[in-house]
Amino acid sequence: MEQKKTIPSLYEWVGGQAALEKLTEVFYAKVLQDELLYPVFKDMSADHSRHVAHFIAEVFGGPKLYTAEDKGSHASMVSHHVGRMLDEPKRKRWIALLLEAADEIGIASDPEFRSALVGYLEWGSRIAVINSNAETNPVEEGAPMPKWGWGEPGGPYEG
Ligand code: HEM
Repeated sequence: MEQKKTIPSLYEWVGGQAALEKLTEVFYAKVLQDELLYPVFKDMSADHSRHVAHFIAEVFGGPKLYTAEDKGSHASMVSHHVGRMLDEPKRKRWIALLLEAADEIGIASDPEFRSALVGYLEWGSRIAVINSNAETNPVEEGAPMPKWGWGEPGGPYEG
C-alpha cells in the first residue's frame, strides 16, 4: 500500500521559532534604520519583534505562542494597526525590508516556500493598511487566528 506523506507546516519548513525570531529581529533592526518606517515604529515595545514572530509562527502552523503565551488574539493584533494611517509606500517598504532580511539570514529560498511567504505577507500587509485606516477594530474578539499553508504550488516536500 502506498504510504501517505506527511506534509510539513510552513513553520517546520522555515526552521521553527528560532528562524522566525531571527527573521523579525533582523527585519526590525532594518526598520529602525529606514527613514520612511522609523517614525511608524520608533515607539514599539522591546517585545514587538518576538510578538510578531510568535504571531507568524502560529499562522504558519506552529505552536500557539501568540494566543497562549502572549495572551494575544487575531483581534488584538489588528487593534495594533487601527488608526495608524499606513499607506502603500510604507507597506511596500515593509515587505521589501522583510524579504531582504529573509535573504540575509538565509531561510528556505525554494520557489514554493517563498511563494507561500510572499503570498502571506502581501495578504497580511494589505489588510494591515486597510485596518490602519479604520476607526474601529473590524475583527471581533474570539475570531479565529488566520492560517496559511503551501497554496496551489504545493511544496518541495513532494519531490
Ligand atoms: C503580515 C503582515 C503583518 C503582521 C502579521 C503584523 C503583525 C503585528 C503584530 C503581531 C503586532 C503587535 C505586536 C505586539 O504585540 O507587540 C503589530 C503591531 C504593529 N504593526 Fe504590524 N503586522 C503586519 C503588517 C504591518 C505593516 C505592513 C505595517 C506598517 C507598514 C505594520 C505596522 C505596525 C505597527 C505600527 C504596530 C504597532 C507598533 C507599536 O506598538 O508601536 N504592520 N503588527
